[in-house]
Amino acid sequence: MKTTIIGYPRIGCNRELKRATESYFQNRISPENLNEEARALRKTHWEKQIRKGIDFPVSNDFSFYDTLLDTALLFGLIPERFATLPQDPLIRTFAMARGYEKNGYQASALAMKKWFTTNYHYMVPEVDESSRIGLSGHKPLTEFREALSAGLLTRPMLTGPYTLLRLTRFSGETSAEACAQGLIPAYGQLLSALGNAGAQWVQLDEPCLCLDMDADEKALFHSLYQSLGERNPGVKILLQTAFGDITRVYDSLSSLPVQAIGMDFVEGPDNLLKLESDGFPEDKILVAGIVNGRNVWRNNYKKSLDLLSRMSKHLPEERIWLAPSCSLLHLPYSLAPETALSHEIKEILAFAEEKMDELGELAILFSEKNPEKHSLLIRNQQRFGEAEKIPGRIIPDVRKKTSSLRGQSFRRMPDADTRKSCQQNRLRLPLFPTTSIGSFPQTQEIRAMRRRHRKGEVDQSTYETFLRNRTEECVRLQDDMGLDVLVHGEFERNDMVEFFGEQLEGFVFTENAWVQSYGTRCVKPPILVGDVRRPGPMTVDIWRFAENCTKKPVKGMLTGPVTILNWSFVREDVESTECLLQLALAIREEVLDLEAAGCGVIQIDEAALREKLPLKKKDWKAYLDHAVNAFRLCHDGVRPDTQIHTHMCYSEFGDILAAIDAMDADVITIEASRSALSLVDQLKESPYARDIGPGVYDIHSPLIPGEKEILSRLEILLSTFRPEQLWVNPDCGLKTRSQKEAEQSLRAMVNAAKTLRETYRA
Ligand SMILES: Nc1nc2c(c(=O)[nH]1)N[C@@H](CNc1ccc(C(=O)N[C@@H](CCC(=O)N[C@@H](CCC(=O)N[C@@H](CCC(=O)O)C(=O)O)C(=O)O)C(=O)O)cc1)CN2
Ligand code: MET
Ligand SMILES: [Zn+2]
Repeated sequence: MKTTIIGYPRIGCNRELKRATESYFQNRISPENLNEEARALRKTHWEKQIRKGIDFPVSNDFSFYDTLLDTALLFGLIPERFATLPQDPLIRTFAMARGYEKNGYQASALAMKKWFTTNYHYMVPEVDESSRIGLSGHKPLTEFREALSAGLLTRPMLTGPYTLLRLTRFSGETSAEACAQGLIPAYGQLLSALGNAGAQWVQLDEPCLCLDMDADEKALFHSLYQSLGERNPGVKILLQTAFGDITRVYDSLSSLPVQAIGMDFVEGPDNLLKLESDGFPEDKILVAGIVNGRNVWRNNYKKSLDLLSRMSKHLPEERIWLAPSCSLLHLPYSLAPETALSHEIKEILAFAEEKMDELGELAILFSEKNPEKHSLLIRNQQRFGEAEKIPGRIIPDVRKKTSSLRGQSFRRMPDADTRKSCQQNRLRLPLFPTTSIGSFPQTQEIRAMRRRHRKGEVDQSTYETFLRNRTEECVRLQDDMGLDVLVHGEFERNDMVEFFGEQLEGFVFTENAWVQSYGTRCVKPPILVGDVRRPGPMTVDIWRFAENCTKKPVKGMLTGPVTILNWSFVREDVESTECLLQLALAIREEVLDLEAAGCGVIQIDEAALREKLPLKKKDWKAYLDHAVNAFRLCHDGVRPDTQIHTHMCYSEFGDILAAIDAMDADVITIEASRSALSLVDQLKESPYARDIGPGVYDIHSPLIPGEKEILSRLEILLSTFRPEQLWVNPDCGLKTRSQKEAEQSLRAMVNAAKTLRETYRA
C-alpha cells in the first residue's frame, strides 16, 4: 500500500512564517525576505514528507494567509473593491485578507468564516458583476516547479470547483452556475499547464461533499466534474473529501471522470458502510483517510488493520493509498520539542510528523501475514496499555456528580423578563449600553513579560504586580472613554481556552504545539486527558481588583464549557457529553464564586458553540441539546439580578436561533460588522427578543472605523432590533489589535452610542 498526505501545516515548526509575515506587515522585512522564508519552509516541508517515507507528497498546500483565498485569486473571484489594487500577489492577498487603505483608497477585508468544524478560518470569496472569472495566476504551477527543481515530484492540491462555488458569496446578478461557465475552462487550463510541467496527479479538495446536498447542488457538482473531465488533458485527478461521509453522492462516484477518491473513515464511518454495501468504482484509487488528521492521539493499529481488511475485500490493495482523514494543517508539527510531557502521555500522542510515521507503519503491517507478531504492532498495543496509567483519568467524586446530573435539563429562574427588570434596577444602564468583548491588546510588552515569567526570569509577585498595573490602566482608560460596562482586559491570559485549561485539573499542556487559526494567528490547544475538576477560584481575584478601580460595573469573564471542549484536543476514551458536564460544573462553581464576590455581570463566552455544529442537519439536535444544556448548567444557580452575558464570534445564527434563545443568557454579543445586513436579514422572519450586541466594527482588521460608519451600522440594526434591546460593542475581543487601534476605535464607538442616545432622547 502506498501512503500520502493531503496537506501539511505551513506556519513553520517554530512559527517562522508567522514571525516573517508580521515583520513584513511592520515593514521590518522586504517582500523578497518574506518570499525567501516561504520557499525555505516549503522545501523543509517536502523534505520532511520524503524522509517520513510518504510516497506521494503534496504541493500548493502552502499559503501566506489562506488557500481558499489563494484559489479565489487564482481564478479571478475578486469583488470590485479590490479590482484596482496593485497586481503584486502579496499585496493583493493581504489586502483581501486584512483590508486595504492607502493613498485615499480603501477596501474592507473579505469576511472570515470557520472551516467546517475546525478552529481554522477561511476567507469568504466574493463575486460581483465586475469579477472577471478566468485563470489569472500561477501559484500551483510555480510551487510544483519549485519542488520539481529540488528533485521532488509532488501532487499539487487546490480547492475544487464545487467547494469553491459553494463557499463563495455572489451578489447582484451573479450566480454559481454563471460563474462556473468561466471557472471550469480555467481549471482545465491549469490542469493542462500542470500536466505539461510534469504533474501526474492533481488533488481537488471537495469537503463540501460532506454537507447536506439538495438535488440542485448534486446536479451542479456533477455538471462541474463532467465538463472538467471533458477538458482534462490527461493529468489524473484525486477528488479529496474530509470531515465526514460522502454518502450523499456515493451512488454516483463511478460515473465521475476522476481517477482517485479520498474519503474520511474517521469522522465518516458511513463511508465504510457504503463501500461494503455498494462496492467501490473499479477504475479508481481509494485514498483511505484512516489516521485521524485532527486529533493528537496515536492510531490504534489493530483497529486500523481490521478496517483495512474490510476495505480490501472490495478492492485490491494496490488501489488503496493510506492517508490521514484530513489535512495535517489542524495538528501541531512534532512531539520532538515537547520535553515536559510525562512518559505515559508522550507515548500515546502523535502530531503531524508522528502521523506520517504511522502511515508507513500501517503499510508495513498490512503487508505482513502475521501482523500480531510484528514488533510494530506489539509496541503500538503497549502504548495503549501505558495510557491506562495516566493519573486522574477517572476521578470517582467527579463521576458521582455528573452521573446524578445525567438526563436532567437545567433551568434558571425566574423568567428572562422578570430578570431584566431586576437587573436594570441594579445596574441602571443607559439606552444603547456600551461594552467590549473582554480582551484588550496583548502587546509585545505583555507577551514578553509572560514569557519571562514562564521561564522563571521574573518572580510571581513582580509578574502579578505588572498584570495589576496593566489591568488598572485598562479599566481607567475605559472609564475615561465613557464605556458603561467595563472589562478587566484579560492580560493574565495567554488564550481564553488555554488559560482555563491551566487552572483546571484534567488538561496537559505543550510548549510548542501551535496550530494555525487564521493568517498569522495560532493557538496551542490544551489536551484533555483526565476528568475535569476546579481546584479553586480562577478569576475572582483579578475581577475584584478591576472592580475596585472604578465605580462602573466590571464584567466577570469566563469561557464556557462548549468552547473549552471544542478548542481543546479531546479525549477519545470518554464520551464528550461526560467531559462537557464536567466542564460545565467547573464553570458553574466559578460563576457562583464571582457572584458571591459581588459581581453583577458575568460573561460566559461560547465563541465555538456554532463551529462544531454537525455538518449534516440530522445531527444538529443532539449536539445543540447537549451544548445548550451544559451552558444552562453554568448559570442556573445565579440570582435574578445577576446579568449573564454570552458571546459568539459569528453572527450566522438564523438557523439555530431557537438554541441560542434556549441558552437563556440575558445578553448576547456577536460578530456582525462585516455582515450587519445579513444578520438583519436572518432575523426578519423570526425576531429575536433578548438584549443583543451585534458587533459594530471589525476587530480582525487594522482599519479604524469612524463614528459615522458605526452610526450607519447601528441604524441598519435598528430596523430589526428595538432600541431597548440593543447593546453597542465591537465584534470580538481586542487582543490582536494595537493599543492605538483599540483606543481610537472604542472612542468612535462610544461617541456613536452617545449621538444615538441624543436622537432617542429628542
Ligand atoms: N483558542 C482560541 N481559538 C480562537 C480564538 C481564541 O481567542 N482562542 N479566537 C478566534 C480567532 N482565533 C484566534 C486565534 C489566535 C489568536 C492569537 O492572538 N494568538 C496568538 C497567540 C496567543 C498565545 O497563546 N500567546 C501566548 C504565547 C505568546 C508567544 O508567542 N510568545 C512568544 C514570546 C513573545 C515575546 O517574547 O514577545 C514565545 O513564546 O516565543 C502568551 O501570550 O503568553 C498569536 O498567534 O500570536 C487570536 C485569534 C477563534 N478561535
Ligand atoms: C474568540 S471570542 C473572544 C472572547 C474573549 N472574551 C476576548 O475578548 O478575547
Ligand atoms: Zn469572539
